[in-house]
Amino acid sequence: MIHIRFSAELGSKLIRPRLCIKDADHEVMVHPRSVPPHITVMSLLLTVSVLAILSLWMVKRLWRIGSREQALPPGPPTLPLIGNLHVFPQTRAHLRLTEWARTYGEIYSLKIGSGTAIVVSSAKMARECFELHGATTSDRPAIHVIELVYKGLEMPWSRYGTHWRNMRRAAHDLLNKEACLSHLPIQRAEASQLMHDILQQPQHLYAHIRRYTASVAFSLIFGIHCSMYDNPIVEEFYEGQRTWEHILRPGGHPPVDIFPLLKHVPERWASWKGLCREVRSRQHQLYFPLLQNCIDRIKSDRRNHSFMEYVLEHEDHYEFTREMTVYLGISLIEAGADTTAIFLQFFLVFMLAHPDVKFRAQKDIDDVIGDNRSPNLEDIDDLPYIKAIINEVHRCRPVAPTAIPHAATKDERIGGFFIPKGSAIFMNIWGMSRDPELFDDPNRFWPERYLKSEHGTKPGVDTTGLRSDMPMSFGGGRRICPGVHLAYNSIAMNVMNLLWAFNIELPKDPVTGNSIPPDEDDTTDGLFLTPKPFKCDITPRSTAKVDIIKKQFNAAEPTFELFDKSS
Ligand code: HEM
Repeated sequence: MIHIRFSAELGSKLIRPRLCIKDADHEVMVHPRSVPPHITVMSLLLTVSVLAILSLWMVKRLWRIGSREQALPPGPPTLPLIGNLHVFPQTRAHLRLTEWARTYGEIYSLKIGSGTAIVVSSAKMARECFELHGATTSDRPAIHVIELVYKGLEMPWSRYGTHWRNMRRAAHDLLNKEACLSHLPIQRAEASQLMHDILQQPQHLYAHIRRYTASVAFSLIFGIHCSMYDNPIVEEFYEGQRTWEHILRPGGHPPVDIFPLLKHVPERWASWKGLCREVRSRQHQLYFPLLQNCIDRIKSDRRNHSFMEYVLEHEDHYEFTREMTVYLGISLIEAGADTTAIFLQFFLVFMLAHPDVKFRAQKDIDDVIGDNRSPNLEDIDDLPYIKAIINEVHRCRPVAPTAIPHAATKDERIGGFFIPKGSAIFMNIWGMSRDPELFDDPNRFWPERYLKSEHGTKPGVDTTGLRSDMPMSFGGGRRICPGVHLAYNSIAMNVMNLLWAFNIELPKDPVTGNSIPPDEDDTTDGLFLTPKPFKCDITPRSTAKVDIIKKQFNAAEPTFELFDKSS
């Protein structure tokens, strides 16, 4: 190959151009004097022009990074290079994303460096985006810290592909509507323990709820009953979750996905790397021994029919390695335990803040159930107001206000706009639940909105859901929460129990004697919106009910005995 190079020699008065002609073996310098003057000037001009054009092209290209491509949905003004990064909310992102939805519409875009994020904020657009175009909008964005912790194995964050499909198939086998009927004995036994725990130690209400949801999940999945709220498994699980949420929250780690060079910063200057390693090793220390218990039970023919035992015996069917099996367990526990607890805690906060709603619900429950028995799951169908309360708590405090981000696997057209391959797509559940087109006075906690006979709802709104049979707080499309039936049964059972069994009252200030109202907005920040521990004066409604709770708890003992005990 022959290379031609122009260079310049600084003389005392002139810049003299030089021309070098070079092949693999030789370089020949054409002396300036041997080149006619008009050629040397032309060459210089050519060089300068080429360099100028190149520089302009580069600057223009760089300048365009961060700017919104023409056919994208609209969005806030961008800055060169960073796009909307400078205005992307670091805390309570769902609030700002919802404000922008009121300005830019039900589908809008944000530029994060050269990447694109799409925000969908109406149920109608969510149906189009996640259901109609589900084949191309069901991926998850590649997020470096998640990759460090899960290595692509955890189901809620796994990319759309064979691994996810196999995980989803297995989760469906555990969590479909019919399968959930066989989980009811465990849920009932645990719910009776929850009432009993509250009777014994009402001051630990918040922790008892966490124990309940963790124990249902650990019993079903790993066959282990968590009998105390402060047992090591429950404590380790929630502690691990908090550390993980701390890393995941905006600002919890540097923007390594936008500036990939940051991935190479040594760990001594990047504490987030150490934290990711810590989360991963804590997960292994917690879950691998639990899986080993399942293996031991199978070997010694002491199965307690936990889901992990079943999966261990069907690993070939699901195409799982041992590591994938344990990560299915981790996925279901992490996605299932905390979320249900958060819902029940929010339910109590709303009952404290809205005594009129609570009294009306308790009157209904007294009419349907009375004092001689505790509620059954089937009673929920005779209690429309309590169903309405459940829908309203889901609407007002969706546990994951922006769901888990989806991602596009192909260029798409959605809502008339261009959605490029690789875009992250946020389902703004918070914004959808406050859509003024669908909900009158959207910020008001008002369960009556779901009782059509009393207040009527706006046309077409007979439920809050993207699908007609579930609230939108469970997400949508192919990644819709597979735990919805299990969660629904836990929620219905415990909401009825708590209203039936207990007076749920505001605590009193010991000095002034005044009631202390809860702050409905006092929550943690991040992927999940969790109420911070709150005070509640919770006492049994009658001695007849106390007797029933005690009897029921004793009757649950044989169910607990099926499981290994962790206390
Ligand atoms: C109140 C309770 C719950 C709420 C509000 C909730 C909400 C959600 C949401 C919003 C998503 C993301 C959906 C999407 O990407 O579109 C999700 C995913 C998921 N949930 Fe739930 N969830 C709850 C309970 C449960 C339970 C009890 C389990 C299982 C034991 C569970 C297992 C999962 C799993 C495995 C995923 C990932 C699905 C996938 O990526 O394909 N969830 N959940």
